[in-house]
Amino acid sequence: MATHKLLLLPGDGIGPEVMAEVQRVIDWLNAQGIAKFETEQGLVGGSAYDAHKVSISEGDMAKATAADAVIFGAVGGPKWDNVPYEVRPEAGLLRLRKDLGLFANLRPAVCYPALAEASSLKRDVVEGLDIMIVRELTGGVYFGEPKTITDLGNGQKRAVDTQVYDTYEIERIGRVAFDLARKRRNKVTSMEKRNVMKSGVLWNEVMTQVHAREYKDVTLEHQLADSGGMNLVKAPKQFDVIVTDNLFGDMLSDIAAMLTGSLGMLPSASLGEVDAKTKKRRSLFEPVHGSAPDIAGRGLANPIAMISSFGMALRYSFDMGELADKVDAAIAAVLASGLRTADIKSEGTTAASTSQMGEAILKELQKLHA
Ligand SMILES: NC(=O)C1=CN([C@@H]2O[C@H](COP(=O)(O)OP(=O)(O)OC[C@H]3O[C@@H](n4cnc5c(N)ncnc54)[C@H](O)[C@@H]3O)[C@@H](O)[C@H]2O)C=CC1
Ligand SMILES: CC(C)CC(=O)C(=O)O
Ligand SMILES: [Mg+2]
Repeated sequence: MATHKLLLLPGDGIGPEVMAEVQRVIDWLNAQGIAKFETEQGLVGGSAYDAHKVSISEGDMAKATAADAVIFGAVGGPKWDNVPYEVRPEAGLLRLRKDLGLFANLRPAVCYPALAEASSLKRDVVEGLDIMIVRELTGGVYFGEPKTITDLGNGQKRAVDTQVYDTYEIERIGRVAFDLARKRRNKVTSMEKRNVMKSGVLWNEVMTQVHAREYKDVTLEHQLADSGGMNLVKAPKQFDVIVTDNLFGDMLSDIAAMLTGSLGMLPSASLGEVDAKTKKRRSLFEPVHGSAPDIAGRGLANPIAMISSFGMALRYSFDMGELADKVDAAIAAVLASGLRTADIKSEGTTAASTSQMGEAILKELQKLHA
């Protein structure tokens, strides 16, 4: 059996709490001989800053580069509000994405049947929802230069962020979206703001060309990202795959999280190019949520987004689709049994802790595997 090297980066806030529940699953898979994961731990974000005054050390970057996959918790928090911008916790995550070339961020938003009542939207709007947001992750305004704050000398400052996209970046994320759509319901909605942004004009043009050249069998539609956001809340089941840029993808996926009940439900996979020789690609798996400082350290965090992100690692990095299906089924079964963490519970019911939820999911997984 192949050994897979994982680098675990729990990070800050609830990151270590939810990572402990993935560790539980990994330990069981190893103990049963179902898989062979060799794990290393590293520091990222505020915890790396406290130890080394950087948001990720060169040593941990080297471990991330050498790993078959990185499993990432969350970074950030008020403790580091005043550290220099270059070494703020979030910079560690941005560096991992950029240096590992993780341009494709897959953020599935699935409304589990038992949670149709947990969404802030009406049951019939979200019941059966299964959409995939494909977010471009290494370009756009998060990385474009210049990125500055200049003192204008007249009591005013000027802040500049730059949105940059080249054709090849739009083509490759487009292909990821179209390929995924072919395995789903065969529809891609591309979202940009071509009405006000040059990058939106190019995004629209390139998506249209890639579609016409290579994916005529897939339905492509274009929506402006602002009214697209409205449609995501109004009638989300019209979407199959949504492909969009780094910033819009960040925002639209947090919105989509609430269709599923909570930000604590949404996993993600960040993937690089497939290497022509090895057929492997770099990858990082993380929940969509952040470090949730408002609930950190109290055992309140929902570990489902994190466990489900590990499920995506099984599917996208280790060719263990059947096992990933079982992880999803275990989560569905636990939710169907009525167990809820605080973020998804209904009034008058008692909330389970992070570890109670993690234990219950592992128990279901064990049953499904027996
Ligand atoms: N990938 C990452 O590491 C990310 C880091 N951040 C950072 O996290 C910090 C906090 O940011 P926020 O805007 O508050 O976003 P957040 O995602 O941390 O929290 C937003 C809200 O969702 C709740 N929430 C999030 N995850 C949850 C979970 N697993 N279970 C239950 N409730 C959950 C929180 O309690 C909070 O009320 C900031 O420093 C931010 O930069 C934000 C997003 C992503
Ligand atoms: C760098 C991250 C903190 C940005 C973010 O919110 C995300 O990727 O979801
Ligand atoms: Mg975000």
